[in-house]
Amino acid sequence: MKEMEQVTLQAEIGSMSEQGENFQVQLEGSLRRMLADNLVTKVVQSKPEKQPLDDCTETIIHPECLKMDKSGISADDFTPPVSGACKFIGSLHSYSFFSKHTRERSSLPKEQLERKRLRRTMEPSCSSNTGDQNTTLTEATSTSSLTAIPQKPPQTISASPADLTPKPATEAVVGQKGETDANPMSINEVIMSASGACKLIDSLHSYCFSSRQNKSQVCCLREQVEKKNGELKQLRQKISRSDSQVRKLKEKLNELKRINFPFLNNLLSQDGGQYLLHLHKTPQLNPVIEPLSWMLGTWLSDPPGDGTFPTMKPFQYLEEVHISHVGQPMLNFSFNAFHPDTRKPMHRECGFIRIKPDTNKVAFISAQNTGLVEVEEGEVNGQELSIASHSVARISFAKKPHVEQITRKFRLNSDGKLEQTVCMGTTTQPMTQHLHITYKKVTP
Ligand code: HEM
Repeated sequence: MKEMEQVTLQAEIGSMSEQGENFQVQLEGSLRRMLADNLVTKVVQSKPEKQPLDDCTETIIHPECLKMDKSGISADDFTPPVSGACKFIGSLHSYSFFSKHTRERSSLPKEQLERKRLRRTMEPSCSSNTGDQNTTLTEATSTSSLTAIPQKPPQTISASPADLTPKPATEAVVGQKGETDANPMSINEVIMSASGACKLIDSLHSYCFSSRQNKSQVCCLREQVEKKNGELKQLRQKISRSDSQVRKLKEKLNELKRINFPFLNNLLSQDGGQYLLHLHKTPQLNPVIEPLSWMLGTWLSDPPGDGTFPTMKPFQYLEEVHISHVGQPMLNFSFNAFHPDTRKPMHRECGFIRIKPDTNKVAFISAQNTGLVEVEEGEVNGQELSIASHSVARISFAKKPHVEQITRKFRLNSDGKLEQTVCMGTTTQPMTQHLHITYKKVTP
């Protein structure tokens, strides 16, 4: 009977070894791929939240899950992407034993199955369903001649790291050689085969490990971003504090200007302190220049002026005009032209307009940035001033052709706009219109 039993067992062992090998080959292929896919998808997911370690150990506590990696990640660092993978891996353990058990049960006689059941209780299980395994194992060891020492699977999270360090399967299974029975190698083969599958399954947790490393990098980057955000926030606060300080200083400066330097504002203004002496009292218009009072004010071209001359392409320009007085019997003026697109300053001139007292005779004295100085004289009639060049002079290196004659006409139109028309004759061209422009008044 014993011999028959041994023969049957050997046949069984052979079949189990074969199945174990096949199982390993299958795992190498499809399961690794599935697991890798699973992990990649999960690792890519952002915002990991902490999950209890139980997720990882629901089926079995895997030593790899509890070891510290190089970057200091502990078992506590398991997160949903990893724990899902661990679950999956754990479920493979139950498959490796349970399904094999089911398949064999249907093909073996009852008596053999009974013996197998007894033997299986002492097999090194790597599934979590090992609640009373130790008890069963003790019983089996005392009643059976098969005495291989199974690897003791870690049971709880509180297990010490030493307990949880994975042992090589062979070492764990073959363990104490002296306790094997008449056919120790065969039984070891079975155990090694099954343990090999378990080991292979456990080795899949290396994916968990690498995903943990990825997670560690993500955490590290997130920490850096949070740190930078904190710095940015501090900088913003500093800037806003500086802004408010600048505002306060400006207010103080204005206050000081008002109290101690009543003329400072005007000195710093665009007019360059033109009205400096008249801050305290508004100058009275000198009655002599009353006939020209319609010219007073600041004027802006509206629309842009038109420039023409036979020698040049027609052009447009903007112009700002200031005509003022300081109580003297004359007007002060400045004409400042700008390019309509670039706003670059172009032609500029400034000077005075005088009236011969008790007459309508007007003298127009102008200095231009082109190096031209001219005096035009004429008459004011109502709200129209017509003048013509009386004398023209220029700098020695003035651009040619030189202007020889100039005429101007100013008029206040019925719509309140000021209009100016300039004609000139040069050394090459007879008297021709050069400029025409209308201005609207922007200040009194
Ligand atoms: C009464 C005042 C002005 C006089 C006497 C004057 C005189 C001249 C003269 C002699 C020329 C050369 C013409 C030629 O090459 O044949 C010239 C050209 C020109 N002027 Fe005037 N001009 C006056 C006002 C202005 C104003 C207000 C502008 C406005 C931007 C202007 C824009 C130009 C331009 C763009 C040219 C052609 C390019 C150049 O030669 O610089 N001029 N002007």
